Amino acid sequence: MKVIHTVSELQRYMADIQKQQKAIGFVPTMGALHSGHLSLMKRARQENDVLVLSIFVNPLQFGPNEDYEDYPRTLDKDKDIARTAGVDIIFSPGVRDIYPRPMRNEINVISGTDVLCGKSRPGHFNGVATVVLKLFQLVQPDRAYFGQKDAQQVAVIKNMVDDFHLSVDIRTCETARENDGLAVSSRNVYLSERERSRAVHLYKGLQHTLRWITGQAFITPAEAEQKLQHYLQEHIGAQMDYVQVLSFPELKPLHQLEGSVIVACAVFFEKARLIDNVLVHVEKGRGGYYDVSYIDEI
Ligand SMILES: Nc1ncnc2c1ncn2[C@@H]1O[C@H](COP(=O)(O)OP(=O)(O)OP(=O)(O)O)[C@@H](O)[C@H]1O
Ligand SMILES: CC(C)(CO)[C@@H](O)C(=O)[O-]
Ligand code: BAL
Repeated sequence: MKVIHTVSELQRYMADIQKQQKAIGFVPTMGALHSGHLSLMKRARQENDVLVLSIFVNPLQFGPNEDYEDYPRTLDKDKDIARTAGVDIIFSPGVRDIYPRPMRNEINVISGTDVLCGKSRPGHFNGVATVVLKLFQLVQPDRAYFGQKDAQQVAVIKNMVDDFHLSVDIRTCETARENDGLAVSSRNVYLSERERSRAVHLYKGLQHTLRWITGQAFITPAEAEQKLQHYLQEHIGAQMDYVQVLSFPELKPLHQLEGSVIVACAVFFEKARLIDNVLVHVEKGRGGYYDVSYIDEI
């Protein structure tokens, strides 16, 4: 496994690989690797000849009052995990390598940022899209792998790939969860014991929502949101960021439950903001009830 820290070295190294016409799989991350990242790497390993992993905590996607400075950085441990996953190249640049000067151009994400994390983290997806475009240019992957946990990010990246005719295939992997259902996240380390035991209700709440959708005739998206909000407030008791039921991947409000639907929530704990979602296909059943099936790949 090769560990590369500079843009120029990566460019030299990738030029050689590109000449060999090998299929390149790419997993972009911010490090502090866990089983969620591992599932992305495993799939990318199976589907490509060469596996590139990037580890870069991108300042451009953090707001002024967010956790950029405190974001966990565990490069030595990450290298061990990457090695076991069969990574060929780790690209772990410094901020000055990626941004040697203030950017003169940035991607401005126009669609789908007025909801969910786009609404609560203004500018976040401009930062994500800008760094992902840079990384795609450097790595020139055939396939790039993202997690469903960050479903809005997947929608934003797919739109960018479409809009700019980028020749990379975006593949999404289902959310890896702890045994009790909590979505694995680098930020989980910042939960206190009490918060950790309550955090499980994010996923439990999402599952209850699916039951409410199948069990309550004529339930509206707004009613489903209200019930989930109430459940989370009662069981977690932390400050809520959002609870939303939207169409996916358009991320538009729904008047009635039908088609591909995302049920998503975000909660502020003391030191970490956690997100989770479920993606389902909803169909009208009999007597005003709905049938729901999980969507495997988005
Ligand atoms: N539990 C998970 N299951 C599947 N993919 C995941 C999971 N957690 C993160 N990923 C994916 O890994 C990639 C890198 O994510 P990132 O490094 O930000 O990790 P993270 O755990 O999501 O961090 P944080 O939750 O603190 O933002 C993204 O595509 C993300 O969606
Ligand atoms: C895609 C990404 C690596 C861009 O910084 C980040 O947003 C993440 O880890 O999901
Ligand atoms: N996984 C999303 C990256 C972020 O929270 O900034």
